[in-house]
Amino acid sequence: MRTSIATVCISGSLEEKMRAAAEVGFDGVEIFEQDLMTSPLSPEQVVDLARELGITLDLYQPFRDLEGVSEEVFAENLYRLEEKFRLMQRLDMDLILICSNVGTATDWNDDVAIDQLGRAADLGAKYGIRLAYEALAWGRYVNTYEHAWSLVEQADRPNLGVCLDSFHILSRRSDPSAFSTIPAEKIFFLQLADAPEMMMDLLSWSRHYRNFPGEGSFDLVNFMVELTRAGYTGPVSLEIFNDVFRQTDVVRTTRDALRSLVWLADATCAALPAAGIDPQSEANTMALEALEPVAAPTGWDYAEIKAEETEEIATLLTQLGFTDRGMHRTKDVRLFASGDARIVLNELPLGVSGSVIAGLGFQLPDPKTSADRARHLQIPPAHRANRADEMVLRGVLAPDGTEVFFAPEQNGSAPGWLTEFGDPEQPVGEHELVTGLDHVNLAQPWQHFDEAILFYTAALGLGTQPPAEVPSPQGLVRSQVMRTEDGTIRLPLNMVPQVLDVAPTHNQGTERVPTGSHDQMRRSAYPQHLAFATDDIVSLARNAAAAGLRFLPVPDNYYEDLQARFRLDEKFMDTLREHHLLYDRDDEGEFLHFYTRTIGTVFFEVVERRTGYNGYGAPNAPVRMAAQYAIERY
Ligand SMILES: O=C(O)c1ccc(O)c(O)c1
Ligand SMILES: [Mg+2]
Repeated sequence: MRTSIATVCISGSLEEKMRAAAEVGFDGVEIFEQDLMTSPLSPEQVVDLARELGITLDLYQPFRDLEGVSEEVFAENLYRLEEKFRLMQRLDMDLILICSNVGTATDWNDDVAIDQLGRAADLGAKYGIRLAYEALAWGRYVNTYEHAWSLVEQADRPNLGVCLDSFHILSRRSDPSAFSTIPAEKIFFLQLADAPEMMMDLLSWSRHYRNFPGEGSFDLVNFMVELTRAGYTGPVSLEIFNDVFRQTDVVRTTRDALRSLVWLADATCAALPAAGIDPQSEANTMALEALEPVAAPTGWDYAEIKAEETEEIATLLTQLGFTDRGMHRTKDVRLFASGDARIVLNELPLGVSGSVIAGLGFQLPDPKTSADRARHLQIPPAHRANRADEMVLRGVLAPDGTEVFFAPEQNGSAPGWLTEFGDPEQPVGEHELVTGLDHVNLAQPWQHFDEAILFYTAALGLGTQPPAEVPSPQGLVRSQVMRTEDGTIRLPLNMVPQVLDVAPTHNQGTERVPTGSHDQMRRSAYPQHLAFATDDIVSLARNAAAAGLRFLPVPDNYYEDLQARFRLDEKFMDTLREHHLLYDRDDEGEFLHFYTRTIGTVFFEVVERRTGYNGYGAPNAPVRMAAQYAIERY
């Protein structure tokens, strides 16, 4: 696969963008006109830089409002175009993107546009330049790829073809299956973008909300399958207009960009056989490469909490019925367990206060392959110190700095590393009503939210649920659940504007030094939580209360509303009130849950799913956030 990225996608100067593209491993770039116009580099210096970096200059863009105009206007357009051809010669480039007319064409006639596109191509031919015509989704007359192709076909010039841009095609719900009606050699260029589902005008959607493949909701795998069927052989290029990506670190975002293409190529390879295409054959015309196949996680291995004061967390876990399984035999960490929930408590280094969900272990059928795959996706590794006789886990840093470890699956039995803690023969505690981890909720820095979606999709094979918005006293929180199909792993991500930037950093030494990112995460004071599963929440709450647990209080107004919505009987309502339980119901079943107070930035939830309830009590999330806010303030 030959990869390319439009300079408009990322932040910085033209030179910084080109250097980032090369550093990360892109083969080429699209030069966005504005980036060149604002650059101090001469066109010749840009060519020299590209040579030095070993990248190609694949497409010059965009040229606007060329076709379908009066002869008078067209003469002006040709003058403007010829100037660009001269510039492209200096840039040693041979492909220009022509966007369909959005403004200056007023009295449309296909024949006029065909004639003018043909004459523009003839002028290009004198300079050895090819023209790729792209239908903008909001083009005044030409806004579908079928229409663009029809004009190009009728103009019938060897140096005139089309550019297919997934945003324009999929935002209008056009059907990519007609790509194969276009001769392969006439598809001059491909631009890829994903985007979240949105109800807004096409232009605003396109200019601000595009994101990298795997981060939105377009079916880009099918798009790529259809392009392969059509025989496209050119570069796979990203053209993402995104307000966030244009202000984040250029190398980091460019790495995320390439990761999205590596993921998409792999996902497409997996889908090609069903379309009758052998990925190993010449029919894989873009030479898309498959990654190591990995299966989704089959369970939680552990969650690690780092805290300044582990004692407070330890008390909370004990009140929830966890058993203290003792210290690790060589490391200064302590294990608490109940059922399949295993919580490792670790101290934050001196001078750092608060607490944080620092690490998550995922059980996988083939952890080594998952780790190899993560490396190919350029996901930064997490390092931890190990003694020779200890279980070695490989891990990576999630975009928010959380350490994600790949652990072997256990099929329900206890992981081997448990024997590294305390007394392995220690009996199960009598109050262990928590059966396992139900879900983990991580607060995500707003500027890395999309990156996190792709990370959990590409590295762990999790899928996305439709996003939700939760009103909190401190702002609207965007929430997106990532999960395995069977619901074994559920990972709601909450985008919180208050969280500071937390770039993953590589730990250089052998000691597992907490990264600065955790410190920053803590300072953001945005809570995250572990939710524990139980089959008997009422008994668990009763035990916890007897052990002195301080529950998150629930306002009376909530219970009155609950009664109005669900007509629950008085006795049941009393039980809910008595134990500070929240309640929800869907077509599948019922959901009862409660929350603990927050320590540092970590709190716990206990949930009971009755008969297949599948959600997370979303209607109750605002109640929880308001209660936490009230406690924090007073
Ligand atoms: O938003 C635009 O104007 C624009 C320009 C060039 C493109 O290739 C494109 O897809 C959109
Ligand atoms: Mg485009």
